Amino acid sequence: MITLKNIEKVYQTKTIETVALHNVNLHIPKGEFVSVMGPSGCGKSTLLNIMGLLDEPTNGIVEIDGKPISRYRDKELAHIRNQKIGFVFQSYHLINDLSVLDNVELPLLYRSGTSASETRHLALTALEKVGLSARTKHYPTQLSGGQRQRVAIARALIGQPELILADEPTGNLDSVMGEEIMNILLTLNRQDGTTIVMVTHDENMAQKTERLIRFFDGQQVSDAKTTAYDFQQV
Ligand SMILES: Nc1ncnc2c1ncn2[C@@H]1O[C@H](COP(=O)(O)OP(=O)(O)OP(=O)(O)O)[C@@H](O)[C@H]1O
Repeated sequence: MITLKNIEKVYQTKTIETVALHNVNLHIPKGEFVSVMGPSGCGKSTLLNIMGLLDEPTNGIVEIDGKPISRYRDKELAHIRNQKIGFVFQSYHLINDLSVLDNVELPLLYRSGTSASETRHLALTALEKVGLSARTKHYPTQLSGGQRQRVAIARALIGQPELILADEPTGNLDSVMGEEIMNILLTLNRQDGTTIVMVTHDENMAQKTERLIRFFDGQQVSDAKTTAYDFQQV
């Protein structure tokens, strides 16, 4: 699905140069659920931004489905970003003035060729998947943190992405709500085959995924299959 080869990311400001990622080599096959852990500032968000084609590496090659992104035309890259990748963030990034349904429909407004009725149908299906069919007319401020995160996941799902990039999706939630979100992600991975890369500070959540990559100072320090994944019931 996505491969990173010798990725280097250097942030250069007037006074300081920060090496955020150094010599990162990774292959994420289709259908895998991977978690990424490491201390604050070790480059996790930078890694997700590069995988999500939101940022470019200073050096190295990003391949999508075996083809370096430099060989895709800009239009194709925008297409991949919009249609193959869904993003979920720790702080939800919902628009408070829009209803739950309107928030979920938002990504499709930028996609031509989807009719209003189809968009509505896809949004309702996505909300059903995250168990929020009864909250379509609510506004984000009327929801709990876990419900807001479920809206954010539905918004990521409406584009039917092959890859979900989640940056600390349970970071703002208590353990019960965190478990709920984790179960939704596990179901998406196992039932729909969605590839998921999740940054987390929570060792318990990470152990529920299939593979755990640990970073330190911009470099991978370990990359291993977890043991629990195969035995869990979702
Ligand atoms: N736009 C930027 N300009 C300069 N330096 C940056 C920029 N973004 C990130 N950095 C630096 O790059 C390094 C990696 O940052 P990154 O946000 O990827 O870390 P992280 O592991 O996600 O941290 P956290 O867990 O605290 O979110 C840090 O030292 C950070 O200060």
